[in-house]
Amino acid sequence: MTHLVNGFSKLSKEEKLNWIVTTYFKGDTSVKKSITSYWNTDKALQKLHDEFIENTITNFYLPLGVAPNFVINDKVYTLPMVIEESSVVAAASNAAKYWSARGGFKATVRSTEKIGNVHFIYKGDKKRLQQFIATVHSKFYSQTEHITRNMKKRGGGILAVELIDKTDELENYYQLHATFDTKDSMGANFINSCLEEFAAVLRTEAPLYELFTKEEKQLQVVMAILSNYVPNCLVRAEVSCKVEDLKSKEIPDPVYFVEKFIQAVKIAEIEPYRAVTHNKGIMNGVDAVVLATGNDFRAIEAGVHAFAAKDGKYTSLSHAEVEDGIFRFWMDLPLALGTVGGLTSLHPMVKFALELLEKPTANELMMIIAVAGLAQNFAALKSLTTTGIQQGHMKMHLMNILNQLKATDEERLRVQVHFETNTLTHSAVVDFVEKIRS
Ligand SMILES: CC(C)(COP(=O)([O-])OP(=O)([O-])OC[C@H]1O[C@@H](n2cnc3c(N)ncnc32)[C@H](O)[C@@H]1OP(=O)([O-])[O-])[C@@H](O)C(=O)NCCC(=O)NCCSC(=O)C[C@@](C)(O)CC(=O)[O-]
Ligand SMILES: NC(=O)C1=CN([C@@H]2O[C@H](COP(=O)(O)OP(=O)(O)OC[C@H]3O[C@@H](n4cnc5c(N)ncnc54)[C@H](O)[C@@H]3O)[C@@H](O)[C@H]2O)C=CC1
Repeated sequence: MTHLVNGFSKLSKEEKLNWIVTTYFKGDTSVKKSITSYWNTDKALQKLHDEFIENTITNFYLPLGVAPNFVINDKVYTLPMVIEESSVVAAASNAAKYWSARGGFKATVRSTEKIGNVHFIYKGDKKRLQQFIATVHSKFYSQTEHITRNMKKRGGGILAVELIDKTDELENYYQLHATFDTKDSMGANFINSCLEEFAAVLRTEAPLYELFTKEEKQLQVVMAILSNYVPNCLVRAEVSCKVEDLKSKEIPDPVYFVEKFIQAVKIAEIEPYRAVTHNKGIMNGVDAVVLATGNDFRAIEAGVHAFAAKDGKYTSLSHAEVEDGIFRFWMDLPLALGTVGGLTSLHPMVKFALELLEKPTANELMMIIAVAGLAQNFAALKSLTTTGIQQGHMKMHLMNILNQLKATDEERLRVQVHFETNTLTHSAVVDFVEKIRS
């Protein structure tokens, strides 16, 4: 209980840090030194980062890597990737290079509809509720005019607002189900602002609606919020080539490779334990580019996994087939992304990432990110069904192990030579380093 604190948010950054160090680290000055060593020397830049969130005490670095050779719809991209896990960038680069020699990736945006709901409770006659909504329907548009004016000029705005009866599942529960086109923004704030106006229309108009009984006039808005489930904001990424063209140094027998690869995908289609890991591999690529471009990875993760379970059972996001000697590997992903708004014009590294991608529209970014996911999945499945995942992954992870062991340059060299011909595991590296040190 001694760690409870009142008014913490009002303290200065320095005071907050002092409180943390005194309360949790017995005043250890090295902790403060370590925390402040991550402050940027450019004060204005540091202030910008401090103000992204609340109660900021320092910065938390993640590496930004790049994966070149992504041919997407015949255009070559170098993808920015922010991730903490070794081998992800290498795997993306590997798959990109491999497919660049086989026609590259194709991607298409299938739909761009975003969704939001006003959730409300109404105790009364359903027909009268329908009549009420029909009567006030135009106000959903007129009262949001000040919010939607500019979005409409860009070709977006509110697409539809409809009443949904959910009383089968929850007593007296209804929704306004609204759909939006938010163009190049993710649209969360735009949608929420519109929804709160819709809620205000319900609150103001219901008590005035003459056909409602006294109880019906007490229609109660519970909440108004966008949905991160966007099954109609969908992008497809795919690769295909003749089976024999898959031949490479790791794939000496393409027919055998394809058979195993498709089996691996089919297992993920029917077995949720495998599907979750399979999709995690896809999200390695998706999240890394989502983070680098300043998008909301929680929203993406929640929406993608809901989509993977949309038919009542969690399943693989990707699919593979051979037809008439052509291997095809593809995936549909729901991605609500922005290339404007949020952090996109504020965070210097996000600006860099978007410029590296040559300032994509939100639709282009949907295609790029879906391809990053498919490439990652291809690389992982290629390893899993050929060498096994540990060979490549541990090769990349070796640096982390050597850093943990504070290995010298000479030790690093000896380790690298040794593990060119020996199986690489964490304990094998520790044993080998201990051996050369003793
Ligand atoms: C790791 C590799 C790429 C090695 O693959 P390799 O064949 O040993 O690579 P290479 O040394 O022959 O190089 C070929 C190309 O790979 C890339 N590459 C190669 N090394 C690097 C590097 N250091 N830095 C950057 N790029 C690299 C790069 O594109 C390079 O071309 P180059 O640049 O020389 O023209 C391969 O084994 C691989 O793709 N493995 C899969 C790794 C993976 O999927 N990691 C994700 C983490 S594991 C996980 O979380 C997901 C999982 C597996 O559980 C999902 C699932 O179960 O489905
Ligand atoms: N459940 C969720 O996912 C929630 C997410 N958020 C956060 O909201 C933020 C994203 O909201 P946004 O409304 O996208 O950002 P935002 O609030 O920065 O607004 C973007 C604005 O940019 C303007 N704009 C300029 N050019 C445009 C173009 N070409 N296309 C579209 N709009 C253009 C529009 O006025 C638009 O409303 C993210 O930071 C997200 O984390 C906030 C609430 C809930």
